[in-house]
Amino acid sequence: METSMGVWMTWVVGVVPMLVLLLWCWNELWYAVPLKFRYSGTGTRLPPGYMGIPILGETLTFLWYFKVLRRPDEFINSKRRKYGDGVGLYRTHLFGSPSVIACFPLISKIVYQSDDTFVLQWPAVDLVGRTSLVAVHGKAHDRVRRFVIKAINGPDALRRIADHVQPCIVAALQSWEQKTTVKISSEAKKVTFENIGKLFVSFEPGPRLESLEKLFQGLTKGFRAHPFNFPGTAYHHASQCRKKLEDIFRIELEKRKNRTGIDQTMNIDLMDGLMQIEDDMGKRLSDQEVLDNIVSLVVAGYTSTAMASTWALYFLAKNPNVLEKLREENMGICKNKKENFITSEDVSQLKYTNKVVEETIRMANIAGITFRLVIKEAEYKGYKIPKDWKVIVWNRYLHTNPENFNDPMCFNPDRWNEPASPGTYQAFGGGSRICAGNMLARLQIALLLHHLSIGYKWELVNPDAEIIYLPHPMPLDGVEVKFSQI
Ligand code: HEM
Repeated sequence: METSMGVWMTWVVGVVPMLVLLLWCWNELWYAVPLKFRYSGTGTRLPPGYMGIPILGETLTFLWYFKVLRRPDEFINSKRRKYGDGVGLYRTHLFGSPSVIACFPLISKIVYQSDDTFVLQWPAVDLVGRTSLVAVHGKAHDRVRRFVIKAINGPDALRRIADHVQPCIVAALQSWEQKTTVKISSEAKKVTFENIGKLFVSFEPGPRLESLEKLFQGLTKGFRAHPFNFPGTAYHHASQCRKKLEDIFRIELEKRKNRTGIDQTMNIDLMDGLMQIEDDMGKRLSDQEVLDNIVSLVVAGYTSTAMASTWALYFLAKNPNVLEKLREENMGICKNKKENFITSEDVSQLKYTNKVVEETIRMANIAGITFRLVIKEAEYKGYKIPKDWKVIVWNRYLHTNPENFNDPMCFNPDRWNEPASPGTYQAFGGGSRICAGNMLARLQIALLLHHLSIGYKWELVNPDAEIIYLPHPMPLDGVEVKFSQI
């Protein structure tokens, strides 16, 4: 009896705590300790932090702040309290990799601008397409990017796009008015997708576009899933969606290749543009490159723009004084116009509207974190960033840190009277990978704000709806509003 009590006590007092301690320190022992030895005597060290338990790393802490407490910025604040401010770098283990978090402006800027050290690596690259802009590097990236920018983000493209998207926006707002309540997150997705369909492949609203939208929704879910490719998994479903999307776009592409005697300067959409691009040697993109890039541009531009539009309505409902100023400016521009639609040049005159757009994008934090793979060991102010680790640029914290933006949780478009300090505003990333559709996104939101403010009023059905932060920040009810004409 006494012996078995003794064994129990040994387990309870000795073995179990030892095992817990070992688990608690496992990643520190596995990843950090060997590097600490290597760096000792070099005057450099690993960034401060904690790398968590085996496999999960700090995932549970991350979920605690983002999902349970719903105070995401406390994740970084707690690190600052525990390990000090340092230079804005913390070691961790998140999303399956040993990583360094970069959450201060200067280091974030350096990460974005050092392509030779910190490389963009998309998860599930087969879903997005191995030859798409987001997946290629070096010269191949420069080549595709130059065209994509010209096709969707340059002044001529924006002029054309402004004409193309407004009928859809106006029709959508008229349809919202017919409903008792409108769930903006769903409706904004619908109108964004209709515009994408038109701009990218000249597909008109209807059953074909609706099935395309469903396929894209299935595909997007695959990016967040584990890459287990067997029936029943989200990744498998996403791969199936990808195949079907490719088939639809390939049929369209073949149809266009067989087109003869058509003036191809008329109504050029993104697919036409990508088919015609020639590099310095006069070489065109392959069919696969065209298809991959169409898919990846829809992936990059669809939910991001829809979410930003949804947040715009939310913030304006919460800030009637801002809506009033917005309305005044937009009514002003209508006085001198005979037509219903405005041009991209008009939009650039709408100074206050553009500030509302920027403030929406800052506060929405749609791309809250971005990732880079470290391909060369780096050093910053005495801290090492080890090779083969990831760097997580914590854009969200840049935007919500009161050291970067005064009273950061207050929706205040007037803060944009002055530009943000360097490195503090990274909503579109930075360096050579800065968002290729950033002007397109801004234009689409500004045009939506224009037509909303001149014709409609809306109020939140659930003004105190909780905000969820995963997979993206969004009020829990998807921003349900009562919507009517003014
Ligand atoms: C408010 C809306 C948007 C936000 C917040 C946003 C944000 C971002 C961010 C942060 C990146 C950089 C990712 C990284 O560095 O890892 C990025 C890249 C990209 N975005 Fe956007 N984006 C938006 C809309 C769009 C739209 C409308 C398009 C095009 C239709 C687009 C196309 C792209 C592409 C192609 C890239 C990759 C660029 C490259 O690798 O060279 N985005 N976006």
